[in-house]
Amino acid sequence: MSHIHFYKYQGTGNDFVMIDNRDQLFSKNDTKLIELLCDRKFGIGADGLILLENHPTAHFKMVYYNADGQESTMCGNGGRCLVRFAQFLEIIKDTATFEAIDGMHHARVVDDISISLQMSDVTEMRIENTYVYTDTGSPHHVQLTENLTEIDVYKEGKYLRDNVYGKAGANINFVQLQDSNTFKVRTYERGVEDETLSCGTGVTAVAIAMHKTNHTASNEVTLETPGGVLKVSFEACDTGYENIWLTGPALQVFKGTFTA
Ligand SMILES: N[C@@H](CCC[C@H](N)C(=O)O)C(=O)O
Repeated sequence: MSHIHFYKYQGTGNDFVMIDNRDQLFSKNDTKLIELLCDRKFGIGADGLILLENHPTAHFKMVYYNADGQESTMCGNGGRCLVRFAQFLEIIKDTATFEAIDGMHHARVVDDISISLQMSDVTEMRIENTYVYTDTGSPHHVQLTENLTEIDVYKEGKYLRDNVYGKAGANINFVQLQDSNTFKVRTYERGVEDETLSCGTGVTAVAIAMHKTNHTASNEVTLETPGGVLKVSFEACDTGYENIWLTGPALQVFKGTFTA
């Protein structure tokens, strides 16, 4: 029997089990264990699990798993929560540099509530008739709707995820324009296979897609998700978008020991 010390964090309702794995004791390839820890009935409950590990040059390394137990691509809200965890562990003070699966990230502790995270530059964008596809560290489908509250995000998100993106899948974001620089967003997340309350790489994709398709002229966009408000700022460049920052709340919720 093993005892796993864990911390629980949330960023606009996107929630994560955090484990300090600087001692490399966590069973990283145990998909079933990670899935169990994220299970909301039999485990702690979370949209994903994140390991904080040592890095030779940066403050730390981020290893991200979806709730299905599989290691996945970048998680923006998770990255912001991990910076808060690193601050709690006294690895960082006001600024951080860490490596994630999509490369190096810089981050700033704004205050006791908010963390700002620099996202990867966006170079890939496909504009179709009814949607935009882009990669903000994770793959995202962005589709405008006029009726966000009525939409069945689970049913329509799952359909698009399975039928447009095949086995690899993508995250599916439904978006409604609020004003010239504010959008409401609901996301079906790959690997959770359900709607989550917020998705950081998702709102980043929405902000950039809305700018690229002239639905906003602003370089700082407000995104209203079911779990809270996030801001994304960015600069357009020859290759796409750069200097992209995702800002919003990231908080510790509780800690404990899991017996497996
Ligand atoms: N919640 C995340 C995205 C996590 C990764 C995603 N589920 C995937 O597998 O692509 C975020 O805040 O960015």
